[in-house]
Amino acid sequence: MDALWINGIATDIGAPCIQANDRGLSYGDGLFATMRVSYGKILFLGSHLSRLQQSAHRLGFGWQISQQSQSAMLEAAQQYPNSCLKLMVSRGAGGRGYTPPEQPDLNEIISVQSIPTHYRNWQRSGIALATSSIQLGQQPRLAGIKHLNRLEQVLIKRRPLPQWADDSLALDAKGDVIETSMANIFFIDGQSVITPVLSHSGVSGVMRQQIIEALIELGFDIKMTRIDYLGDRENDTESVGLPQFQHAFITNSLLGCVDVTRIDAQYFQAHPVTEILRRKLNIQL
Ligand SMILES: C=C(O[C@@H]1C=C(C(=O)O)C=C[C@H]1N)C(=O)O
Repeated sequence: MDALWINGIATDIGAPCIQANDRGLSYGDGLFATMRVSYGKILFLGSHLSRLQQSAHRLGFGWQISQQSQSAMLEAAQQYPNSCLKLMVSRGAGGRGYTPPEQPDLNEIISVQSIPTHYRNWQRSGIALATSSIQLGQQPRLAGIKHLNRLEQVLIKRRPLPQWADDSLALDAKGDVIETSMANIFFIDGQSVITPVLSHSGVSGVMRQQIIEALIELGFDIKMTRIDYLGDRENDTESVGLPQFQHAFITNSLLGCVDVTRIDAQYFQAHPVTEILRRKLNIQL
C-alpha cells in the first residue's frame, strides 16, 4: 500500500519527483506529520495542520496547506480508509547553502503506508522498553518540532533491542527521560499524570496533546516536568525519579495509547485509564 502525491498531484511512486537540491533532502529543512486514517477519517487533522503551521513559523517560514494537497489528503483517506497518512513540508529548493530563500517555494509531499499490524497487540498487551545508549541532543529552538532531522531516531532504531524489548526509551545527556524512539511517554502516580517537559528535546506529539486534554477532562492533574531516569539526584526539586512510578504509557498518532509493562529492570502495571482514553478518543485499533 504505497501511493504518492506531490503538491496535490498523484505521482507514480517510482517516478523522480523532488528537485535534487530540495532543502528537506539537503538539510532536513522541513517538517512532517504522521496521521492515522480511521474508516476514511483523518484523525485530529486540524491539530496536525495547526502544529505544522506553528512549527513552520518557528523555523521562519509561513505555511498553510494548499488546496490541492488538502484535496489530495481527503482523496487518499477515501482510497486508503484505514492507513497511515504522512504529510511532509519542505522549504523547497533555493537559498545559498544553509541560508534559506526569503520567499521559499515549499513542497508538500503526501504518502500513504500501512499501520504496523502489531500495534493492535500492543494496545492489548502493552510493551516493554529498553533504554537506548543514544542520547537525545538539547536544542530549545527545535524542541517539540517534528522536523525532518530524524538521525537521532535512525541511530536509536539501528541499535538491536534486547529480545524482551519492543522499543527503545530515549534519555537526554543529563539522564532525563524524554520519549521512546517514536512516541511520547506518561507516568501515573495516583490522580497525577507526569510527562517529560519537552523544553530542550523531543517531539511534542499531537496525540500527546489530545491525551493531556482528555486526562484533564477525566479529572487527572497533569504535570510536565523533568523525569530523572535513576531518581538519585540529591536536592533536585526540579525533577521526579522514574523509580517512583508504578504505571506508564506511551502515545503517538498511530498506536494511540499503549501501556508500558517494563523499562529495563523496572516493571509497571497496566492502568485502566489507557483503555478509557482509547475509547474516549476513539483510537482503538
Ligand atoms: C517515523 C514516522 O513517524 C513517527 C513514527 C510513528 C510510528 O512508528 O508509530 C508514528 C508517528 C511518528 N512519531 C514517519 O515516518 O511518519
